[in-house]
Amino acid sequence: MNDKQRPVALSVRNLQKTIRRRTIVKNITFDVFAGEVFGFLGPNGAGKTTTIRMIVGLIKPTAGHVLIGGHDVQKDFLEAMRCVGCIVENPELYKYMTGWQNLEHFARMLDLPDERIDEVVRLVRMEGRIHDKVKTYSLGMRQRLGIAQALLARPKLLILDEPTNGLDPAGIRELREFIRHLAQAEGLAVFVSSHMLAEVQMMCDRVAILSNGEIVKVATVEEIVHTGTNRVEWTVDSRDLAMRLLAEEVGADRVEPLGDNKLVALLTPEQTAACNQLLIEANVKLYGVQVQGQLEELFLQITGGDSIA
Ligand SMILES: Nc1ncnc2c1ncn2[C@@H]1O[C@H](COP(=O)(O)OP(=O)(O)OP(=O)(O)O)[C@@H](O)[C@H]1O
Repeated sequence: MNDKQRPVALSVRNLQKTIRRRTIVKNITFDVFAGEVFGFLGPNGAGKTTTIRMIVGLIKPTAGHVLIGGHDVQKDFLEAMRCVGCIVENPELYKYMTGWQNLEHFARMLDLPDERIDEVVRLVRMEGRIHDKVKTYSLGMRQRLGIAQALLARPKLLILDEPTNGLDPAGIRELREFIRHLAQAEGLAVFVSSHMLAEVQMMCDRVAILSNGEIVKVATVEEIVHTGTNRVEWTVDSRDLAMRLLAEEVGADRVEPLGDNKLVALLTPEQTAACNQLLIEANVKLYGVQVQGQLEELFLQITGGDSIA
């Protein structure tokens, strides 16, 4: 299905926020479609939380519009909020109650039956622990219970602000798989903010990169990872020999030395394969090869890294 046929769960149009004469979010525009995980990537202070706060109506935009499920957050607040589940920072939970009792509390407020609680418990795969007290849960389980709570009212859009903060690697992996599953199985649009590129690459279908309140790129992760040139870095035993071989293959202007035993080049995937083969055939010992996609390259530039070395 192309983008024009997919329902738009969230539409952000020319959104702007100025606080005390400083423009924190500058004229940003993007759409998030049903069934996709959309990453909102930017270094600390880029304006991610401020944008999320405008999306869910916690603060008023200076200019622009947000539509959730087709409803304008400013003009049609209640209808818009009916379509969204959101977790900003840590989920609010009652620690001395069980997971189930927490969900029951919110289900009663929303006038939802127990069957819906069962459904969300299954969705977040917490059947085994749902009758234990929340204080016995790991941070990852608390996150999932928070998501279960956000899912109770069947939102079209789930917003998660830095959901993996504080989780250990196993918890991050679990959350990532589970978020992907939610988007695919439930057709939910998931909007995830993060300052970690690797996380966004693994979890998301598309990504918007925010820098100083501006969107510098919106693209599919696939597009960014698999097309164009990559930055390739080799660690070898004989740098000068490797330099000479690669310069002959792709041109001297594409290859640079990096320290005593490293070299770096900007190459297409095909060129990378050819260069690897060349080095192996010449018996150059390859201690390591690192390939960084354009997204990484761009993100490094935004966060202060150099473009090539
Ligand atoms: N109420 C406010 N008054 C003044 N400045 C603010 C206010 N809220 C945010 N800012 C500033 O706006 C910028 C963006 O903040 P924001 O919290 O949106 O960034 P972020 O991308 O979410 O970063 P982080 O990941 O660190 O939370 C920061 O420089 C912050 O200091």
